[in-house]
Amino acid sequence: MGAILVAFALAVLAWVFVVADLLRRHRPAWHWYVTGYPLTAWRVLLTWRKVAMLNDLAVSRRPPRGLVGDLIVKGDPLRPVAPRISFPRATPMGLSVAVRLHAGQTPATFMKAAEALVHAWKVHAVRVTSPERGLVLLTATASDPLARPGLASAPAALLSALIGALESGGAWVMDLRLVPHWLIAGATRSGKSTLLARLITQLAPQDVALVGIDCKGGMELGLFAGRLSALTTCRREAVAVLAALVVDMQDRMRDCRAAGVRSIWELPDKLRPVPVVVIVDELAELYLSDGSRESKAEADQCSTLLLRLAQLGAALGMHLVVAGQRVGSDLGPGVTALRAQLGGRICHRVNDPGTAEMTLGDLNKDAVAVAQSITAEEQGVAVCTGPDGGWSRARSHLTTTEEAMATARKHAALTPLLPAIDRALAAPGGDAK
Ligand SMILES: Nc1ncnc2c1ncn2[C@@H]1O[C@H](COP(=O)(O)OP(=O)(O)OP(=O)(O)O)[C@@H](O)[C@H]1O
Repeated sequence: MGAILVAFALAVLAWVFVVADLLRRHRPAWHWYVTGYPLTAWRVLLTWRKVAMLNDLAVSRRPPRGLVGDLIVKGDPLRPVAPRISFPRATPMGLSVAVRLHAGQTPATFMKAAEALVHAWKVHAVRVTSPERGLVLLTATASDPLARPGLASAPAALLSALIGALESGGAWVMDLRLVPHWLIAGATRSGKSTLLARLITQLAPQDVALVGIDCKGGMELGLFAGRLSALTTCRREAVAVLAALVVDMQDRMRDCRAAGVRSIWELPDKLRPVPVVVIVDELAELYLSDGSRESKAEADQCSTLLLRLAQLGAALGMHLVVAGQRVGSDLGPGVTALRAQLGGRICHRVNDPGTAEMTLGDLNKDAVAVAQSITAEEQGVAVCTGPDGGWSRARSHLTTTEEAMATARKHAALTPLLPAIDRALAAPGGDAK
């Protein structure tokens, strides 16, 4: 009888292990709910007081007795009291805990303690937010959701591109109608070109003109030339194309004025000009000068034209997506002015803290710290801003060059003609594409 019971217990145990393994591989969220969450929730509750005390999250209350004025006469120890926490709530791959702050406490203390919480709770990351005054929300993720992200889905819309997945598991979407201009920063091999390839792949089937400015000899954007309405490979050409786009923008402005509307989107369908997305690969190439007067004048022209497009283009269907390894004020005051107009920001791993600061610092200091912690192994991972002013870690969908080239070729027939650019490039000195 005893042997049968042991055999039965072993069989049940083996069955539990097999089911747990299947869940872990095929339904990681269910696996988390069944095994990881109860254990981590227990750990949170068990360690909270100690972690709070060690990380200055607890405040000392005066003992009720034994005080004369502010003097403790009996030597009773001051009692550190940890802030009250809610019962940990399970999320698909983590948990969240609400903390009621003591008077005088701020979320900053909790942000400093986030690393200690990661170790105490044995989780991948802990983010600290403050959804309302006096309350802090600690959101723990069990494992890095961006290590092997799935591609979430998002409704297709004009000028909207599904780029990849957010840390929350949601879709990472660049919607140029909501956020018209974007700045993308990242060191070499961090994933900028892959992201641009993904953007082009997503915009290629849409009724949108794509203009490429790739002053590194067109090596990156040249791969998609079939679907580009213009491609410039040096700064002289870039000036010609940008100037033509500014002229086109002024024509659009005039049409809107004549029709009594404030944006091309209010024009009747048959009068609405095609939206233009200008993609710049390596911003520094447009701003750097070799010191000669001619080069300086060219850089100044580029700077002025880009700024003008960014300032006025949104309502007129002119969009900028600007990528660069380095975005610093050392490139000149024009870059800082342009940055202020590029509302959407994406920061991959960067080499210098200045670039992360320049890309995200004016929006959110915590986002800068998270961007600086992206490692060389996390290619394609970035901190991106959302249309609501928030930010998130995210990973672009790995789009191979072959895939992007094939999509660009497939939709080459959709490439709109831009007469203003063609005229500018037909003039002496202009020979793009
Ligand atoms: N989203 C991603 N997921 C997985 N791997 C990626 C992702 N993005 C990029 N990579 C990998 O990183 C490599 C470098 O990416 P990419 O060429 O886009 O970097 P880059 O920042 O444009 O570099 P450079 O400035 O040198 O052109 C790619 O070949 C690819 O293998």
